[in-house]
Formats: sequence, C-alpha cells, structure tokens
Amino acid sequence: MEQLALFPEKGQSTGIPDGLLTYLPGLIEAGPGSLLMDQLVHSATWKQKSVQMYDKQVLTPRLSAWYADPDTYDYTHLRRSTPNLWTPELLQLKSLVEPIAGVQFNSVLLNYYRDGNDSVAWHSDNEKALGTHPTIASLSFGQVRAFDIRCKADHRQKYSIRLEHGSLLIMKGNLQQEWEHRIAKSPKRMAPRLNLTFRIVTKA
Ligand SMILES: O=C(O)CCC(=O)C(=O)O
Ligand SMILES: [Fe+2]
Repeated sequence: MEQLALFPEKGQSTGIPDGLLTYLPGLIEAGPGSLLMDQLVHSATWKQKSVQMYDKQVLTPRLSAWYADPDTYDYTHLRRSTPNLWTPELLQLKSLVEPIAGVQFNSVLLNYYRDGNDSVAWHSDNEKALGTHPTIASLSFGQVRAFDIRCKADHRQKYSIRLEHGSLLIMKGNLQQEWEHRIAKSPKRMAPRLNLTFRIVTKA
C-alpha cells in the first residue's frame, strides 16, 4: 500500500524496493514550470558531448550543460568541461530541492531531450567524485518520459516511473551501486524535455 501512495499516477510501477527512490509529482506547478523550462532552455550553454564507442567518436543523443560552485572547478574540469556559474533561476531551484533531499548540492547537470530520439543509455552515476551512496535530486520539465531502473545483478528486476512535468525524483541509498537507470528512446512523437540533476561532487 505504501508504494501505491508513493506512485499514485496511473501507469506507475509499484513494488520498487524501499529506500532507492522518492517521487514527488507536482512540486512545481504546470504554468510556472513551463516558463522556467523555456527560460532555462534558452539561457543554458548547451553542449553535445562526444564519447568514444569502440573505434569511433559518437555524439551523445541529448544536449547537456553543467553548473557548479567555483571551488569545485579545479577538480570538476577533469571530468567534464569547465562548469558554468550558477544562474539565479538555478540557485532558486537548488534552494527548493535541498530541504526535501536533506543535503546541500554544489552542482547541477542539465539534460535536454529534444524529442523521442534523445535518450540516456543504461548507466549508474557512480563516478568517484559523487561518492558511493550519493543523494541526487532530479527535476523534470516538459514531455513525460519513462525513467527505467534495473538491478545490475538481475536484469529481470526492472521498474519504470513516468517522470512528469514539475516532478522531483530523489535517487539515494544503494541505487547507484546496485542499480542502473536510463531514459529510453521512444518511437512516439515526443515534445522536448528538460531534466536537472542536482549533485554533490567532491575531490575524488
Ligand atoms: O533525464 C533524466 O531523468 C536522468 C538523467 C541522468 O540519469 C543523468 O544525467 O545521469
Ligand atoms: Fe544518471
């Protein structure tokens, strides 16, 4: 019953093991959320990263932008391109999610999914700089997309949450150690989606 209360929307999976995720739909109202999304999409300095896939360089199927506290610059630039300085809108969102997540973040990664062809493949956010049990606060705007998780040790243990416009998802506990997550491509016609993941990066 507890899971039903946590994922009240139609189509949400139930039975996700406790302590991995907290989903809060409607944290930001639809109207203000859309304005904020437009503002962030237009003002962010978007990059499309390329990654080595076997013997070729492949562009990641989404745009991203990275913002962080200045005192993290000396070590974050090793992992990503040099971060941008916080904007007032991003600082406001950081203050909104921190009391809910119970931690203070020093960085945020923005991902922009232009349509259903944009995605993020199965991965864990388990880089050294994030620590072993990171709390990550993930805000979603725009198109509802499926956020899938699967257990690394048993891929049959798989669940899905629809991340709605204005929702907050907190990833925590063992999620990054024992599970992977993704936003899969969709053959359906899809509007743009903006996602913000607030993180704490430390000197690894
Ligand atoms: O877009 C999302 O909801 C997830 C993004 C993600 O997993 C990441 O940036 O590491
Ligand atoms: Fe992730």
